[in-house]
Amino acid sequence: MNSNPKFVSKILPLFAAFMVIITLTVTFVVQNTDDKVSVPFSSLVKSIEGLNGGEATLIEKMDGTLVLETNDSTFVSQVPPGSQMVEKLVEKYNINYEYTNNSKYGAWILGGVLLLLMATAFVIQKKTGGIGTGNRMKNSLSKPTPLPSITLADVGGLQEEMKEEIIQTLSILKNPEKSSKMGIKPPKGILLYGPPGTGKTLLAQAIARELNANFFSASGSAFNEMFIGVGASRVRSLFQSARKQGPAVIFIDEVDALAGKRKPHGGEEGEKTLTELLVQLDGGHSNDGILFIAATNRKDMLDDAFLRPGRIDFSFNVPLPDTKGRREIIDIHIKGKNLADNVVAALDDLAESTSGFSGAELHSLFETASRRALRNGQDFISKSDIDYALDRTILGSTSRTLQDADTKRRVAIHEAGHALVSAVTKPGSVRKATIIPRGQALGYVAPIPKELQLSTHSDLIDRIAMILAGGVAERMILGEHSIGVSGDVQQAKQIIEQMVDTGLLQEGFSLTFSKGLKETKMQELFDNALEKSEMIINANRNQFERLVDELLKKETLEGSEVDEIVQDKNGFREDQYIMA
Ligand SMILES: Nc1ncnc2c1ncn2[C@@H]1O[C@H](COP(=O)(O)OP(=O)(O)OP(=O)(O)O)[C@@H](O)[C@H]1O
Ligand SMILES: [Zn+2]
Repeated sequence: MNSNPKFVSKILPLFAAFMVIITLTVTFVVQNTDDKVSVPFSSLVKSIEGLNGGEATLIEKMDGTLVLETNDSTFVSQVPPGSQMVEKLVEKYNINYEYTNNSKYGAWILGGVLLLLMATAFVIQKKTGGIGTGNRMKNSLSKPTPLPSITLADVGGLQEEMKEEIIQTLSILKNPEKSSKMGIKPPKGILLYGPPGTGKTLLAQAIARELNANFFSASGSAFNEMFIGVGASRVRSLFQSARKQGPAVIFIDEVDALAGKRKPHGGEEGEKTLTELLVQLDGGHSNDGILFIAATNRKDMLDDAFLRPGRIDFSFNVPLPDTKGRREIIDIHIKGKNLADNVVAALDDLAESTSGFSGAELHSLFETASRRALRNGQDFISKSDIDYALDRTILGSTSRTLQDADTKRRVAIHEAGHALVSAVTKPGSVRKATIIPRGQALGYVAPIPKELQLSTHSDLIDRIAMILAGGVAERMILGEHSIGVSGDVQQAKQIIEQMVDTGLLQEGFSLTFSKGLKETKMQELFDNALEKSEMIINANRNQFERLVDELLKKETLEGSEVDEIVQDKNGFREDQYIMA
């Protein structure tokens, strides 16, 4: 009967704390019973980007909780401290936005609860190596992400060859029995690489749709964990879930964060995670019905072991769109939008003047224009909305890619030089000329791959003239050439050196004793080639200028188009045409 005061004073606070925790846990669990999925912020961003203009509401709470409600799911995440992303996302993707500070005390209580929970989670995590966040992450990885209803037709600007390859790949994957009878192994892994916002995620979603597959998506950075083994176990659970819910596409964006080159003294954890990925990809698991798609902006950073066939069977470059590509993407994003007549009439011009824009930037261009029209109470997008949106997009473009007109012209002159000399000396030798940047190169002229036995002296001079023609053209038209030609010069020197070495040997000289002679000969060949380059450009000035104009306009020219321009007799100046 007599309660022990000492006992009560000890047990009461404990009991109170216990009750509080129970209550909080109940609230927490209840809040989580519907289809809410906790996701890392980067995945939430992806979901918003993947909405494709679909309805969604983003609710930001005072405590930094973000709730994204789409037609078919609810995602919950946390705003990274100090991030300005929410504002940008709302602006860019035009989604409904609400800010709630809960109730007056609610936020405080919730804040306290969260702190408590986080502290508990932290302790548990410290003790056990990561149950806390591990589980949360595992849950989000073990469920497929809802797919927007898109098809390949919603991805604009794909190069023909690539589209064909993808369609072929899809048909193999759709008919695995038939393919295997014909001895064709279905691909296991595909890599999509290229600059940000070019539609890699979109393409992966479209592929998953075409295959009627569940879409498991994660960002490579979601596997980076301080705690040993957590990243690896996430990889394992991702693949296990996908195998259980096949057919499935596993999409990992920013895969360089997960499958980057292994460093000699790299972190143990990152290495474990990558090893697990390699094991899951081809370590004796049956991945039938599973297609792995990885995306990156930095293919050069990827580990060679990851890129091996059997893991990655195809790599597709997804470059920035050229003029024709931008026109297609514009058509995709104006669907369902009301445009003023003069906007419709100027869509070709818009495609031309948005050089360097990615698909994502074109998308945001029309979203910004729509929003402005809406704010002004119009039910159509006017020319001035587009102009406003253009300014906004160009200003807001974080990236490099929006080239200024001068650079673009310089690149066009450079590539026109290569293309002209190539097509004049060897008609039909150009496969493609483009001023769309790829990797480190600002543009390039791709020769038709041929087992060219570059044996004769004049063949070699032609080849060197073609290599030097970019710089020669720049110097002739612009007065000086850019530092961009050093790669060309390097390449030319290599060929010349080989020529001279074999030549000297044939003439019976010893290479070690004829250093001076070698240098003189090399200089001579170099000068010959330069001269030839210059002569060809001079003699075909009209064709050269047309190549420059067309490159500026279309950005990519097929080999046949180059040949057509170069062989066009209207641009042929007979008086000056001398071919050495
Ligand atoms: N080729 C395209 N055709 C049509 N729309 C595109 C294209 N590329 C991008 N978009 C638009 O931009 C949005 C973002 O593109 P997406 O996320 O697929 O790019 P990404 O290449 O995966 O970019 P990141 O490398 O930044 O992840 C898409 O949802 C779509 O609205
Ligand atoms: Zn060049």
